[in-house]
Amino acid sequence: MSSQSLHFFTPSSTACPNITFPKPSLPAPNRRLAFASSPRTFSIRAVSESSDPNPAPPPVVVADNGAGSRVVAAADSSSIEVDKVTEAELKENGFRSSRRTKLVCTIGPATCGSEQLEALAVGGMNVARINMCHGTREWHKRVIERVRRLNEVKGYAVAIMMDTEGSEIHMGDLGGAPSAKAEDGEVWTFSVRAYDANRPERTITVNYDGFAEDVKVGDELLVDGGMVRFEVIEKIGPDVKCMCTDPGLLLPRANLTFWRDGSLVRERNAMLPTISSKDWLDIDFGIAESVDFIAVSFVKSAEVINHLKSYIAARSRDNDISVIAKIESIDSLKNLEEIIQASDGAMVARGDLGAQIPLEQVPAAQQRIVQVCRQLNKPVIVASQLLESMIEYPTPTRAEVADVSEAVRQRSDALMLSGESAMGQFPDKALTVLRSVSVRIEKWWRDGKHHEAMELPAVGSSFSDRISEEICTSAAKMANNLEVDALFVYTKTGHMASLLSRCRPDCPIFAFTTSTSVRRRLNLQWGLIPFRLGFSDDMESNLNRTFSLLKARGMIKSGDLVIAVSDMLQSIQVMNVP
Ligand SMILES: Nc1ncnc2c1ncn2[C@@H]1O[C@H](COP(=O)(O)OP(=O)(O)OP(=O)(O)O)[C@@H](O)[C@H]1O
Ligand SMILES: CC(=O)C(=O)O
Ligand SMILES: [K+]
Ligand SMILES: [Mg+2]
Repeated sequence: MSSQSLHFFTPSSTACPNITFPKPSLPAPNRRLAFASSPRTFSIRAVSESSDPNPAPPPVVVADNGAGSRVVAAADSSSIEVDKVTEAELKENGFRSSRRTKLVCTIGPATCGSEQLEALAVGGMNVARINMCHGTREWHKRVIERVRRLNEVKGYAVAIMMDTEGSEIHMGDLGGAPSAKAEDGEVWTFSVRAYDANRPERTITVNYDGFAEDVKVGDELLVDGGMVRFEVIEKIGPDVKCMCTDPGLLLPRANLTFWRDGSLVRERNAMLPTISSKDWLDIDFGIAESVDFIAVSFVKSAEVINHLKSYIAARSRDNDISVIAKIESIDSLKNLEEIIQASDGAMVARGDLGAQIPLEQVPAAQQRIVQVCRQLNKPVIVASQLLESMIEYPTPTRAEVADVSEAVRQRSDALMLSGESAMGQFPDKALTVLRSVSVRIEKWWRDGKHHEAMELPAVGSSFSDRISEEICTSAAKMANNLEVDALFVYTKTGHMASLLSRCRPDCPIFAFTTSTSVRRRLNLQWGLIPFRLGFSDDMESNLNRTFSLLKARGMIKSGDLVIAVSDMLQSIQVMNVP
């Protein structure tokens, strides 16, 4: 690919025989611009690649845009099946109003049933997250099976994310109790002993064997970053007596940090492995179940990510599990760039992050993480307490809506529900809030022409990758300037789709890929509507077939203006749907 040059050409065949001008609402200057170079299509392509001598079989289209939308279509367009939600959404709202920000839901007791999972899928869940801190592998296996069955039978493309427990210090369960109240002045015992049934009153188990050794009398013990506070008053063998200084509710497996002279004590903590022996077994489980993403808790360095990625490469059949680094510790902030560079994406895990750095620093950390991910072209999820009050109440607080808006305004790829969907009383309502706030803020952004001046540095190392990047940057800019209806990208690995997504263009991106797992993983990325489609290197026939398949379902119509790019031919084409 080293001798590629860019040039313009006009396709010889009639890719778009019935060109109509773009929507009448477009201003005249744009109309002229769109067709100044060619009466029909305007193409830019790199020339060194040959066409596929063996054209692919007729395409099969399967789509999911996340709002419960789906298409299952075969080459024979009369047999195309389209979900009513997609059909209705595209017909009623048009491309512009489709949601760009992706939604991740943590699955727990409130949402693990098939009907509840389907309600989330219809409500826009793009990724289901299972948290290995809680529940048994059998429990998680059943959830995965249910999601997969929904995908298969009903045509959704919900991806699965497995989140490791990690080995930070946390409390054990509360002997089956859902919570326990700690009152001011009460003395509680934190112990590394294992209890069976006869646990004394006001006794909490701790998962870290070195706990009693590491803490000192006078240390402050924070539960979940300060939801409850204790002071260490006495150490007796494996038991640590602590007095409650700030009362509150203790929840099972809550995170514990201890502070000395105003600083977090983490020397010993830092010795704990990021991936514990239990985590490795969970990872084996995730690989066996072919989850789409593994999110690694308490990442400290790029090394552990590289280690996990080579482990997955050696074990996983198709090597197609993406590794997401959870940024939730001081070390992960220190090594942020290298960690994100090594990962396939990142999560701003504000729950634990807020227990490790002062709360007032969390918003700036979030902004930095989102920005670094965007620059390095990695998807980023903003997580934890987005709608915390909705665990109990059917409407969010104004402050929560402002927080969700800010994450959307920062143009993060995805938002995540934790307790709201895992064990809250209103999981569907919480998802609806995320969906409607996302759509509203995205519209405000487009209407206000807020195209940001963010510098997007080159990320590709090879010349061919650099060409793909330039093509995507140009195509996204053209799409905004020409106010096209949609970008189409034909991509085998998903890379070119992610490059387009990184530009955050005004129109939705229809991403066509041949692989089901690539399609599911594209679900996490901003603005992508992933389709599975068998296609060839012959872009004109790909386009014609795609047009007729999508038109048959009313997902596009004659006259829609489309820009298409492809990673096989490294081309840009601008055309009206015939
Ligand atoms: N599989 C599950 N079984 C039971 N309860 C669950 C499950 N998953 C989540 N929960 C409940 O939902 C709450 C929020 O979930 P979340 O995934 O945010 O966990 P977390 O304990 O805060 O840990 P993390 O820092 O890993 O996110 C949990 O504290 C737990 O009470
Ligand atoms: C999601 C997560 O792990 C956290 O916020 O801590
Ligand atoms: K976790
Ligand atoms: Mg966490």
